[in-house]
Amino acid sequence: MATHPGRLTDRTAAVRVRGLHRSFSRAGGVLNGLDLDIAPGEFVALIGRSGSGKSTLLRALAGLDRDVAGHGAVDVPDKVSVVFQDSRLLPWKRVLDNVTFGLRDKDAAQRGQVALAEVGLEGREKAWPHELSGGEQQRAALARSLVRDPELLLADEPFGALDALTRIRMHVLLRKLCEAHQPAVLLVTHDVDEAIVLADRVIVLDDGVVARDLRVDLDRRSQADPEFAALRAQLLAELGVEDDSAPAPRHAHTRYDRKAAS
Ligand SMILES: Nc1ncnc2c1ncn2[C@@H]1O[C@H](COP(=O)(O)OP(=O)(O)OP(=O)(O)O)[C@@H](O)[C@H]1O
Repeated sequence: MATHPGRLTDRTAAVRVRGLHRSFSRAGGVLNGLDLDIAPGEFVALIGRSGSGKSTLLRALAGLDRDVAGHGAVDVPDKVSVVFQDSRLLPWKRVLDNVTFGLRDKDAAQRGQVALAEVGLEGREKAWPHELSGGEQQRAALARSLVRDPELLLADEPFGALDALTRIRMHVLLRKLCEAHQPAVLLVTHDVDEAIVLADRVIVLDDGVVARDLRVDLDRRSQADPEFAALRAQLLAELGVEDDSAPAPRHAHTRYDRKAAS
């Protein structure tokens, strides 16, 4: 695991961040004493204006930012997987070899096959990454994460480059995978609806701290549901955007339902 100075040792939390600071210039901090807890198995979506520090926080949790050392306490589990907007598959390795890359155990190939089947890529083990669609590549990236059985899954706009229909399919898949594997999840997204559809909690980042922390307590994850619309309006207001979508958006007939994912 990456260096995480001032580590806390509370195992009842999957993520525990205290007083995290990060700046890249003298002009001011990107993260300004941020505190955050994520419980084991909890799905948290992180939204915020462009440049508010979402990726900076995610990189700090992923251990990808070595210079964050000494700027607060960050405690994450040992097994952390990261998914980005692009799949980052190695183009010179077949899909299964990408999924199992770096795994040394004897049954890695078998576990990789199971993971690929779980994400709907059964039979594509021998394909090259360029032979997969964008959505399929993200499925393979998810399989690569899941095969490592992460306690924490960090996802930075993982569906940002996908078309609307593929996105919806990926939402259903991700919920299903999370219910089966129960990792804690931190999902960075620009899409308020995606946050409400997927998360147990939505966190709004502003001025380098958690400005809002809202539990998503909806029976139905349907965009047509008035409670969904009210939460969307509240979150958009937090982001400084007026929600004039009172008439339901065109894709409002799409029903996101946790049960549908299982
Ligand atoms: N390595 C770096 N060097 C210098 N500045 C950086 C670096 N990484 C991030 N920043 C700056 O920190 C700020 C926050 O960036 P970050 O990528 O975390 O924002 P974000 O909320 O993820 O933005 P977006 O929604 O646009 O992806 C930005 O002003 C960015 O320019």
